[in-house]
Amino acid sequence: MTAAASETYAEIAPFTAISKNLHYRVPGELLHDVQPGVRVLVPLGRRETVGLVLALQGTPPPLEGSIRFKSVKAVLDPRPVVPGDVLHLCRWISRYYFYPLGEIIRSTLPPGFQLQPEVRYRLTGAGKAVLERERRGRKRLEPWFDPGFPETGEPMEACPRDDIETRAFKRLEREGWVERVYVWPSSDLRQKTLKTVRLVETPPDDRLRRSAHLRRLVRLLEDAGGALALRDLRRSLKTADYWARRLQREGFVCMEAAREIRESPYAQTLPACEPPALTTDQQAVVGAIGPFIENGRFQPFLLYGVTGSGKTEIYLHLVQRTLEVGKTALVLVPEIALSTQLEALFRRRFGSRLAVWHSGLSPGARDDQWRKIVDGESSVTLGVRSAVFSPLPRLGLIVVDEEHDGSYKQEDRLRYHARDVALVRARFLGIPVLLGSATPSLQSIRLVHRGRCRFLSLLQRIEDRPLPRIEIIDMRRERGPFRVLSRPLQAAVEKTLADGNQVLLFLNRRGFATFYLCRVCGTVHQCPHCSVSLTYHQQDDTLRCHYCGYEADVPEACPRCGEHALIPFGFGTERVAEEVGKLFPGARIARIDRDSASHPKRLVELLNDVRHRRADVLIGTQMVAKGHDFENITLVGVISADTALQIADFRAGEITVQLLLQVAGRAGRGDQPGEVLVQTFNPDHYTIQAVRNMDYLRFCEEELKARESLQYPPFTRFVRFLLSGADETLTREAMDRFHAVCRAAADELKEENVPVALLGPAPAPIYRLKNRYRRHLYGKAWTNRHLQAFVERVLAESRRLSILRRVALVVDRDPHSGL
Ligand SMILES: Nc1ncnc2c1ncn2[C@@H]1O[C@H](COP(=O)(O)OP(=O)(O)OP(=O)(O)O)[C@@H](O)[C@H]1O
Ligand SMILES: [Zn+2]
Repeated sequence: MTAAASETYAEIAPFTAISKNLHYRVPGELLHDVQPGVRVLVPLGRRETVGLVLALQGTPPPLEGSIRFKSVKAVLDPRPVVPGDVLHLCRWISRYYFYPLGEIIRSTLPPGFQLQPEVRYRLTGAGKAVLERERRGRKRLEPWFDPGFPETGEPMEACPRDDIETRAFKRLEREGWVERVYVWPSSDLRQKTLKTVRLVETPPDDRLRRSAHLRRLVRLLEDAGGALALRDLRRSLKTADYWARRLQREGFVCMEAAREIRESPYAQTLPACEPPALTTDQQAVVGAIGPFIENGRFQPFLLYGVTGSGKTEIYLHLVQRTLEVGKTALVLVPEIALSTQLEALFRRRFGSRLAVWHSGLSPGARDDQWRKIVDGESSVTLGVRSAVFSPLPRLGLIVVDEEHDGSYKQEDRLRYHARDVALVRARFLGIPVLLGSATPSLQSIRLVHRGRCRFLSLLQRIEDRPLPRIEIIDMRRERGPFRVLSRPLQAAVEKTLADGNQVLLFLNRRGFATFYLCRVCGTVHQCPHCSVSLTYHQQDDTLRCHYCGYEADVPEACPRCGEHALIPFGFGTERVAEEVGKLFPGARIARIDRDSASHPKRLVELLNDVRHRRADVLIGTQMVAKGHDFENITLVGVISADTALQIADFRAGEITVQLLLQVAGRAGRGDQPGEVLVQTFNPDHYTIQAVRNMDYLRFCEEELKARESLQYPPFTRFVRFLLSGADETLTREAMDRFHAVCRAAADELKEENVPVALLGPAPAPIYRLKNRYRRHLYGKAWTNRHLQAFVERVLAESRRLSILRRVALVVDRDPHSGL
């Protein structure tokens, strides 16, 4: 028997900047413990690093030259923390989205699981004996070694304080005095920054006037009720640390250690109650899916249910059924606002079996949730995009709510689409997956047409409540100076408030004015780092870039011509709130957008204000457009239906209709019928017509025809290559070279009967972003397999282009945003 024949090798994804997988030998004594999905400690260069075991193999991996494999040092988990099916899924993602596997795996894990352990040394039994003997013999011990260990009693641990001590401990370890143990600090403790900033006293106005950032910080604290974690402040204000410390010195704020938030901090509790009996339509849907849960068969379902038709109740029933047969369930929602609403409903039904997963949880809470899921304590996960990686064992059902929603697509780093990943995970596991929406994506409808997905529908609202009446207001006919609220909308708001009902006003643009313009020279104030105009925020009197976060005070005079002629142009939610306040002085207004609800806690408070009727008029962006079930909203006003139409993307029509129908669906969900007024300057546009007719499926048929004739997705497949660099000329040159590589690859593939078309290259719509110049190029293929072949070839060939090392290349498959 040769030595190699009995060796085992582990393929490991290290949690470091290295994006390659590495191979290590598994020493005999660890053979039982090393298994796919556990974390291990491995040597890397002169250090040690944590990594996840991906696979085991009996033969050494083929490598150039003869390399001596290093050995796994220690196993960190008794059981896998990433289940096999998720590992498999990550491999698929790595291939499909052209992204390093190790990075994917690391990013799916909660923060605490990515930490490097602290090394401590513990006195061994033998060591104790030697220690005692030495003491009796009055031999001199290492001076630093002695105080760390008591002479008797419990085993004591010591931490090496510097390199010298580390070396000394290692020697003692070799001699059998001490053994090494690894300790994981809780990730909340590791987060040195988990401090709360509390406002003690509001700074005087003349102090505030001096800096926009300072004003913003104070405003954020006030909005959050006086205190906010520094980490959350940082999210909204880059200079938060500086200003918090400064105000601390001046005595206006104090810093406290944050209280830990472990469990579902944002859920409202609902009184317990019996689940309602399903309607016949609901029963039909549950009946169609149920057998696939029990028998464990892969099948995608598309549930088209008009707004207010009771889709949520179906999810609850299906999850219940999944648990009854001893399996677990995963429910995805597009964003945290929805997850907190659903959390209350799910918590009431499933109690402590529910795990939640979203950005409002502290790092430590994420660790806890993950561990509960892995250990089988939680059998339902409800969460946003990244919950698609939830390590549920025996997964039996995946639900993707609001499946059409763009938030499922991640737009940085790993650019995956959680709905598509959910479909693949279900296929690997052989389980049903339910995509639900009142406005399904064209992609899913096309899956139905191709027989890949079963179509189910709920065409009636619960209790036969009518769908809201929709009226289009032609803003071109409004007389007199421009008004944010047209006369008919103003009258409708007035009537609704008089009747004691609530109003939702929707505008997909935050801030006060869209830009600041000099009336004399026409200069629009642009972000110095991006090619976009700055948005004026009245609340803290600043100009802000919505792309990079740049903030500036409003200049008194135009920086170009020096005239005092600056005027705000266009309008956002802040301005709408101001107008409504002027028109209806008695109305209580809740504004919900990313500025007012910068923290999840604040968002939930605002939503509760609406739910409990502490607000009469809700003004919001798309954050409030979908999913919410407020029963007293009877009027929905769309301030401008034209904002979405300006998206430079072939999906603009689809996105507009979805958004408007979703907002419209917020009206009339209680006992009283709803009314929707849509203000637009393009009343004849086909999307506005589709909204008026409320016939979503017919719109889809027409839109699909148009897409087919243009050969756009879902009939073809796109990949977007985005190049960006700090040097404009260099970036252009890099794109030229990259383009040549793409052309050559496309030409070669054509010979092999694999047609690929190129679109571009062109400057990206936002040409400069955060000081980087951006150019993009699209590749189009007619099947996934062909697109795969094309991108693989391009990436392999472009590795030879040294110029690419000086710019950043992003590969975005099935791109959503072309910005
Ligand atoms: N079988 C039922 N009996 C009585 N009430 C029900 C039943 N099913 C659902 N409901 C109620 O109907 C309302 C609308 O349901 P739900 O919010 O699930 O609609 P939805 O289809 O998810 O709408 P949207 O797409 O707009 O989010 C809710 O208040 C819900 O409690
Ligand atoms: Zn900017």
